[in-house]
Amino acid sequence: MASLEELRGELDRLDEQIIALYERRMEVCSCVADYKIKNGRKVYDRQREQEKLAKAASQVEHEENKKGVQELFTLLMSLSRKLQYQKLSRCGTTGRLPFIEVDQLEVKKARIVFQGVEGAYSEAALKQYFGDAVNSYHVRTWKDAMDAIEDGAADFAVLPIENSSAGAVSEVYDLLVEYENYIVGETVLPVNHVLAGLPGSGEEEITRVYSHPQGLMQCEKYLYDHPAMEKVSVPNTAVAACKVVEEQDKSHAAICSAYAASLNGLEVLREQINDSRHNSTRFIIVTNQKIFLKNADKISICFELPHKSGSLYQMLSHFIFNNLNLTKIESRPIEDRPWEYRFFVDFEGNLADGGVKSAIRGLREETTSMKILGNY
Ligand SMILES: C=C(O[C@@H]1C=C(C(=O)O)C=C[C@H]1O)C(=O)O
Repeated sequence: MASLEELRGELDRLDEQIIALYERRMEVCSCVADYKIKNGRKVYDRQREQEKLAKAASQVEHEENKKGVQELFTLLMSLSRKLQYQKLSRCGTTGRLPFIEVDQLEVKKARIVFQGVEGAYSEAALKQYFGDAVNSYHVRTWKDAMDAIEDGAADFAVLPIENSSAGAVSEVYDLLVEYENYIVGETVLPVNHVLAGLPGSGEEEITRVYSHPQGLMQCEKYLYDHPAMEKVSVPNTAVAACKVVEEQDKSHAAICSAYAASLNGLEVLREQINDSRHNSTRFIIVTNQKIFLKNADKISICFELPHKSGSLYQMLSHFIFNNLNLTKIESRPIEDRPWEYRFFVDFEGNLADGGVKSAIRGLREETTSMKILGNY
């Protein structure tokens, strides 16, 4: 029997050949890329790859190596495509990327819309991002805010996208897909909820609390400890405060900000009732222009995938190959296609970066659909 050293020596010689062949294969792929650039052809040829995999499997002598060879060729072809995307994006063949780089956002005369009423957290986020002196107004729903942007009634909208304890605001994710509006900024707002009631009422007499579903979720522990309080959802935390005032019932209270409570003349019955002391919400700034700031360093995209094994892994490999750091991944069901999902990915980078361009090029070709939601 050969010694371990001899066997390893044999492996080293084989690997040298594999490396030399790999390099030759990639050189040929690079020539294929030149051909495709010249002739306006797509990089990804699904049919050719399927034929190759079938052929490779048929050429395998030992049955037990079939799966391994197919995996190896899947990887080889995926690396070949990535090399070609890099080449294509270096040549400026970036595909559809009509985002325009700007030095700063035109906010001086801008009209900014938020959902809810005065005192809403969205208004606080708006002021945190744009300052106090801007021209703002409010609408009833997030969809109304998206409509206002799309129609040009407003220049920017401020929408909540994610809470540190309750997670994604799924409706806003879906609206980003539905509308041709784009994210140009974000701001994180610390969120401290209070229990607010009519002057003279007390925490122990409250039997109904109004809030936004997110507010109710973020105070779940407190509400669990107070089972007498019936939870009632309303469109906004500040709307909840208005409702308590309207109803003039001392057994009703709102979960809202201390600011919304004072704006409506309500009394704070209990401070900071959110489960997490670090409760905060990330808001996005949306506009209808395809623009991105020169120094933007985060990109949000969404895509749909072929419904087959390994496709998410294949898509994520574009980020690894181009050294792009993923900061968030979220999935949402696709309407009318039960158990199929759309993925939302945030990653670090700027649309002008080479690695970003080639990853986007690859994703665009290999996903069933892809949309850039913004660079900010
Ligand atoms: C090299 C090509 O580009 C891609 C990569 C392939 C490969 O590495 O074999 C095959 C098909 C294409 O998806 C080609 O079109 O031949």
